Amino acid sequence: MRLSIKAPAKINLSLDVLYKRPDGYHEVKMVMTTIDLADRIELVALPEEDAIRIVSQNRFVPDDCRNLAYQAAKLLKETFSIRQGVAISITKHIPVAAGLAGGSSDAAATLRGLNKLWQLGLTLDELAELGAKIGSDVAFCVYGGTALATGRGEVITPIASPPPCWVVLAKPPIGVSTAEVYRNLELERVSHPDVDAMVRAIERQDYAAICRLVGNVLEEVTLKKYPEVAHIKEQMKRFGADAVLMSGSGPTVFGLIEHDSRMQRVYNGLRGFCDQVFAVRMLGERHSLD
Ligand SMILES: C[C@@](CO)(OP(=O)(O)O)[C@H](O)COP(=O)(O)OP(=O)(O)OC[C@H]1O[C@@H](n2ccc(N)nc2=O)[C@H](O)[C@@H]1O
Ligand SMILES: Nc1ncnc2c1ncn2[C@@H]1O[C@H](COP(=O)(O)OP(=O)(O)O)[C@@H](O)[C@H]1O
Repeated sequence: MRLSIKAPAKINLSLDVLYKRPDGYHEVKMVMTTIDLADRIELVALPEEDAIRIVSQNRFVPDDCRNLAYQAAKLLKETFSIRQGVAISITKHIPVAAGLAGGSSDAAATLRGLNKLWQLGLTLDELAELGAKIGSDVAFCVYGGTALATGRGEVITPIASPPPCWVVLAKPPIGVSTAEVYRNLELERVSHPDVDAMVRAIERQDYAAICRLVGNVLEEVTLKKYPEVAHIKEQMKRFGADAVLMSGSGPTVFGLIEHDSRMQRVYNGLRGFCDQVFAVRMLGERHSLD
């Protein structure tokens, strides 16, 4: 049996860090939404072989136990004593180590897919709880859609989808370590975005307010280390994006744009100096991801 599952990227429209917790993680409060930039995960049952095989053509993606999709399969196998194997083929479209949760989304898609392939009958809530053991962003990726994420990112409250608009993404040719960005965050110095106001703006479909309220406390850390991220932000603003922000720990920058012609101008302008540029829609609500 064979299954193909879509694994979409996320962006953080608002990202606040409240404090460092005794367990070493940071307490966060953020608004996340899935976008139509996705990896494709193909699962093939290996009934005769008790192994997890990862196939990926991307040289930045590990093909062993370091792969988050591998860890998802292993977790399900061990938790439910599954005695058969699976081949997981990952076609990457989401840039790696980019602040877009590509690896987390691959893990979440693997959880959703294996739930079907192995007929486990788990709910999304149960899959999300398992996913949180793999990484903080995996729970959100299990559901997709738009949500307020709290705790270390694994406590998910669904909210309305933002009004439709374009999302133009540009990733400079650097990879960022999430752990390092959190480590270098100086909480007493940052200005905090108003996450509750962002949730309210989304609930009342107020595009202008959403654009005004975007904010990310991690931006300062990454911008300081990589001036090219600040440069992309400036250019995106200059070409006419309605709002511009770094996603997650970066380095990807996204712009929100309402009108098609403006989107084209921003996209073409960025392509002039940046290799990885995408223009996509938000996916909005929780939906059938497969
Ligand atoms: C910053 C965010 C925003 O959505 O996304 P990315 O930039 O990774 O996409 C997330 O908080 C990233 O979540 P995720 O990438 O799943 O992180 P994890 O694997 O759980 O943790 C990696 C490391 O980041 C730090 N970490 C992560 C989450 C958190 N709430 N506090 C932390 O301090 C810890 O040092 C941890 O060891
Ligand atoms: N399936 C996967 N896809 C991408 N990266 C993965 C995957 N599994 C493990 N990784 C590792 O996780 C790290 C972070 O990747 P990714 O999830 O793309 O970034 P981010 O956390 O910034 O959103 C990468 O450096 C990579 O080595």
